Amino acid sequence: MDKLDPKVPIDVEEILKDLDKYRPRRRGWTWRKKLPEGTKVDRYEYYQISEPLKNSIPLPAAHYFNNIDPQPDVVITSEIASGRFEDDIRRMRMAAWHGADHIMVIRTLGQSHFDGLIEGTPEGVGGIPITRKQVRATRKALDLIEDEVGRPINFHSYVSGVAGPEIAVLFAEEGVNGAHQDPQYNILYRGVNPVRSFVDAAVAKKIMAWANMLQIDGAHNANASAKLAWTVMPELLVQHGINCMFSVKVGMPKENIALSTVPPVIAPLPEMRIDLPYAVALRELFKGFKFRAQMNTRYIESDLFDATRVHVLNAVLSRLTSADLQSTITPDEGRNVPWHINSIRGVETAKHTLLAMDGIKKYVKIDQEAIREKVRELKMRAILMLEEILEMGGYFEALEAGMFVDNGYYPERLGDGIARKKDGEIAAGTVVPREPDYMAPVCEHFGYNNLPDGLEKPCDLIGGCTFHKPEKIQFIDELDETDNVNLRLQRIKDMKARNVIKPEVEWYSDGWIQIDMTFALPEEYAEAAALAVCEKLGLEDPTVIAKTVLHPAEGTYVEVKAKVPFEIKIDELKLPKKPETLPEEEIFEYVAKRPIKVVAATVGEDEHSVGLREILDIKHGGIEKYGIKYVYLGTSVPPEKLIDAAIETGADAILASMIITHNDVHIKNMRRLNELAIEKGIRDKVLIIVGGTQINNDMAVENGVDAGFGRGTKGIHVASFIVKKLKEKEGN
Ligand SMILES: Cc1ncc(COP(=O)(O)O)c(/C=N/CCC[C@H](N)C(=O)O)c1O
Repeated sequence: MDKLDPKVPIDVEEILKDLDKYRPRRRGWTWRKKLPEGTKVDRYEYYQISEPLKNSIPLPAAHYFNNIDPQPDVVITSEIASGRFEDDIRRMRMAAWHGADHIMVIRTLGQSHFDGLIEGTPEGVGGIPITRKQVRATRKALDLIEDEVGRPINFHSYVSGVAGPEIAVLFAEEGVNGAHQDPQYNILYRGVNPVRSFVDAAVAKKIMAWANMLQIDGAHNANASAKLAWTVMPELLVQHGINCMFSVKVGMPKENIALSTVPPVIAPLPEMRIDLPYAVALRELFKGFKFRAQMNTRYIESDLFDATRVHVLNAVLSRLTSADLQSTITPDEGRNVPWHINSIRGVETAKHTLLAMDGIKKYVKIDQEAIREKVRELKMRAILMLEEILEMGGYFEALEAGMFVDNGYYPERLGDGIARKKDGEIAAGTVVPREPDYMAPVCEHFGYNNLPDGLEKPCDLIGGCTFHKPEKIQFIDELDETDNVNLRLQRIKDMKARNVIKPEVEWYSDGWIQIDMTFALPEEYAEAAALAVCEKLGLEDPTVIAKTVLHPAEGTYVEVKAKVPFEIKIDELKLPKKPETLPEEEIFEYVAKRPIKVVAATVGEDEHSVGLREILDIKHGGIEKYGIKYVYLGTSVPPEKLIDAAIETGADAILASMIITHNDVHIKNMRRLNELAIEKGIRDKVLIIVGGTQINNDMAVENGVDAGFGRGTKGIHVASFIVKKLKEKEGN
């Protein structure tokens, strides 16, 4: 398979073929190609966009604007963590079509504690076990996906843990484009020995620099680990400083060093007034580095709407300051189950907000005077903290004293920091001092290396290393017959052979659905009632995943996930009939010979007229375009008036728009129109056509009218129907 067909699901088995021969098409990070300020898309000016995609799915409202899908200048990340790379690949394709060009794959739980590489394609928990085969298959799939959308996609994962350097080599060999690398993460959150962590980081960073990989640091973890995230603001600046300077000293270019910046707080605190000075201070201190903005995950709840608001505000903050990457932690991070839909919602939120704020700095400026004091205070606290670390004897000593992730707002100290022993923790004592005459015939090796003179590169001594002779890479296929992608794909093949499907949230046909219910009950009863509804529906494993108290006594909204115990037979599905359309020429000719007149209105107490106007007016391709004349009676027109107008004008058809469906008022209006037409003796002379976002043809015909048109209907659909019916009446 050399290219994807947008109408065909990606074939993972094809991806897995000849994986041992696959070579990455490039090495290193790719930024978006920015377009000049003032670039027009359709008739609209943009100041912060990049080149458009070949294939994509625009934002929901794009259809009002000729379906434009401008791409922000900022890289947008989709973070994926299902544990099955074969399903991750499908989600990567979905995310790419919505505008993600940075795919960040979380690793299986605690892969940092694996002291070596793992092979094959075992299933992971909360992420995939990063193995050569899974990395290679994913990069190969991303080659196809980037060709399909027409923009390079960066593949990203994590270089950390006791096998950090080995992972870095694997990533460099396999064309991984970006990775998190921060020794402080190893030490503080994975309990790896501090000396080992920094030595490993030096080795890994040198390799990443050679591979031109983008590095993201781990400062966000302090934000996520502190009791009150705002108290670690000074420390975050210090942590960024330590990792940035260490990376520069190892040889990493500044443009490849991205600071992982997360806003410290969230409403109900006055979020932006606290987050903005921090964001400004960070960007002033680290000018020349890159910024990866990530929404706050410390306070993320299972409420998807709250998480989305947090995400929007984070992207607003990015636009008010600057960001080179906008991460889209999925709104369901608070549920720790990133589902397809929520990964995509995250990408849409980032794209929507970045576009909505395009060029905002032309009108909105940060009042540097007003913010100056707060920015200065944050910098001072960080500098004082760094000075105290030096006074304590340096980083390792400060670490032992528990200086980091202390919940006191520095210089305040609560003494509850994460302390790590310089000579203790995991892998303590495993750093072997290099002999003075040390020589290793490997390239991109950190530290001194007594190589003989005149070598073009170290690996010439051994006829090439895997960086320069990729054919030397040992590709191991599968090691575990009971836990691999082939077994998982077999289940999918069986279902496809039987042409059956189940709903899914993260894995192919995993059976999970989400249903939302509201009860006029207090929350504990509402939860129990929601589970009882699932039981009665015969659903399996019902679990409440979120709830919102609407009022302690009046009501509670509950979201439940549950599994369906049955499969759907695809062959038995009744597809809604697509409205047939006649060739435009046929409509023009017929109307020219046989003039057609209609009366149109939004009936009942309905004020929505936009949809009906699109069906009528020539400029939206409405029926007027074909020469059909219409009398528009306006909105909230009683059915009686519509029937009378049809009689007065001798109309051939009545077009009644019905958007409001509350209490089935649309059904009542359909029946009323039919009854009135019969009472007035015109039912056989006039077509009654209804339309609206909740209307479908079956429902309309059942309720006595001739046709019903739903969402997405165009003038040609209605014009075709009228001409077809009139021709039938005239017997031809
Ligand atoms: C600096 C660093 N190194 C390694 C790992 C992963 O390490 P293990 O494979 O879990 O042992 C992490 C993880 N960060 C949390 C998720 C990503 C977050 N949502 C983000 O987008 O930044 C890390 O921050």
